[in-house]
Amino acid sequence: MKILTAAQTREADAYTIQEEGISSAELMERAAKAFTGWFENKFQPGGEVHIFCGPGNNGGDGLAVARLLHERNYNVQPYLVGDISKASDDFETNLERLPQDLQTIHVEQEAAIPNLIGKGSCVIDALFGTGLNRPVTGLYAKVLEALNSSGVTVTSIDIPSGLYTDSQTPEDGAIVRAQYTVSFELPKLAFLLPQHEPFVGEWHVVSIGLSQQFISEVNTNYFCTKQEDVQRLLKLRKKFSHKGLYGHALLLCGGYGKMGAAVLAARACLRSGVGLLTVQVPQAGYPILQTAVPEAMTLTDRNRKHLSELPQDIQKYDVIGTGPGIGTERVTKTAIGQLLATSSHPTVIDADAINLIAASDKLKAQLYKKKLIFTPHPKEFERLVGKVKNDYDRLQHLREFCMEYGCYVVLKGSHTAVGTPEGKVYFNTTGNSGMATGGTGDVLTGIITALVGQQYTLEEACLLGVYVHGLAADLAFPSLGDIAMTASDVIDHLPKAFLHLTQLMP
Ligand SMILES: NC(=O)C1=CN([C@@H]2O[C@H](COP(=O)(O)OP(=O)(O)OC[C@H]3O[C@@H](n4cnc5c(N)ncnc54)[C@H](O)[C@@H]3O)[C@@H](O)[C@H]2O)[C@@H](O)CC1
Ligand SMILES: Nc1ncnc2c1ncn2[C@@H]1O[C@H](COP(=O)(O)OP(=O)(O)O)[C@@H](O)[C@H]1O
Ligand SMILES: [K+]
Repeated sequence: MKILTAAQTREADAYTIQEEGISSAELMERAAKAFTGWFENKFQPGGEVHIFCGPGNNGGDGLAVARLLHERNYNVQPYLVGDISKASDDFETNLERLPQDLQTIHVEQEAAIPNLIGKGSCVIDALFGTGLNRPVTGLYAKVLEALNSSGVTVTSIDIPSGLYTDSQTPEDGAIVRAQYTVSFELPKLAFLLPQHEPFVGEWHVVSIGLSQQFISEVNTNYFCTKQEDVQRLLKLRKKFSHKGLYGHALLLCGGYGKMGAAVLAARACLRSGVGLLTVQVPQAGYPILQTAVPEAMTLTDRNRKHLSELPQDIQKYDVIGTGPGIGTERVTKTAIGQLLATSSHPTVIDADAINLIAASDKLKAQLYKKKLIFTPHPKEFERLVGKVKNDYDRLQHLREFCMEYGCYVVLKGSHTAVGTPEGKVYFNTTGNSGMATGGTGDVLTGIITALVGQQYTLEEACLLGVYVHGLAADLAFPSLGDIAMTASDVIDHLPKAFLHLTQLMP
């Protein structure tokens, strides 16, 4: 699924209006109906619904929603905020369409801002949408601040007012803190960035029938991975297939005190369909691996505690995964250096392997034109690329790093972002806060390694791997919740996640 900029969204609106031969007011009506449908499912009629409308089409949506909710017996109070003498045409149209018994209140100065504290009412925020073109200050900012400090539940139409759709909001701009955001047709880039969690709250997308042709043709660097996207990628097994067809993976993982990381990566790799798995661990890990993961073959390093060498017959493997639990000893750095210098295998590089590379220009110089997938969390990513200023800056660094080295980067987080050598970014849409616990990243390394072994392209392996990893956690959530969830629980739910995807295939 594509993510459009504010400008592209305007073009999509205009294209749809022209293509379908409808008026912009009709498109607004669709948007208002879609929003109202969501709202009715969420909130029962009863309490007061205060709707704050700005002078543009977002405000027009608010007025149309006021009429529709009023018709459905909600106790609605619309406010017209600021100077509406230059309001948009569709705002005017919807103002005229309000029924006689629905009186608006005009908020033209600070004193007229209603006090909603302790009223238990709920608010619909329709002040500004994608047409915001400067930071929100003055009276509008006062309204947003009043809403933020009132404790009422705020639902934003399309985007929280004050928040820029696809670039950093200036610091002097006020932004509403919505509990819910109901957006039209496609999610906005801003929703996917952790820094905006306090403003966007729980976001939903409702369809308003924007032109699919426009959307399919428009150019963008940003995408959201949805179930249908990964289902297209999934390869089903053949009846006469055998383990030789599903790849032989090598995991170079684990170290003294961190052998669990190797166990987690290995188990996840096996649960993701790899044909054969060999794990090389330091000597101290041998009994642990052999006991905990009997399906995996185990090689031992000459070093007792740390990864220090590569297996002699490294050519026979189809894919290598390394990093989890390996530590940053000198001997390990040498081994990672050898790996980069000598191997042409597709390789998944996580955790301390990333840290070792980040700290060495010599290792970094070896990264060009290899088949590499990096899986950093934001701290590890900063070690690679330097300190970032904000989430947009992080995305820019992500794209530049991938383009410079021709590699994939799986930047982990609530909406994990997969960067590609072409400078595209795919945001994941599965996963939950139960995954915020040690070892879940090791699980992801195992999953992606297994998928590369099964001949998925690096891009497919990243997208499918990240999706299925989060899906497993989502399937674990109903019985386990997020507080008690562990990395092993995510592995235990991988079978259900793969089944879920294959059973729902067309
Ligand atoms: N164009 C269409 O056909 C549709 C638009 N829709 C709605 O329209 C919204 C976009 O509408 P608009 O493009 O009219 O834009 P907005 O309603 O977001 O706001 C634009 C208006 O606000 C003013 N403005 C912008 N930033 C300001 C600031 N910081 N302080 C004070 N005033 C400011 C502008 O001068 C303009 O008058 C979408 O978010 C969506 O809610 C939907 O109804 C779907 C269809
Ligand atoms: N709040 C969250 N919502 C969704 N996914 C999350 C959340 N927190 C963490 N994750 C996922 O969990 C994994 C954590 O990886 P990482 O930080 O490397 O952990 P570790 O190194 O302990 O294995 C990543 O895949 C990340 O996307
Ligand atoms: K809004």
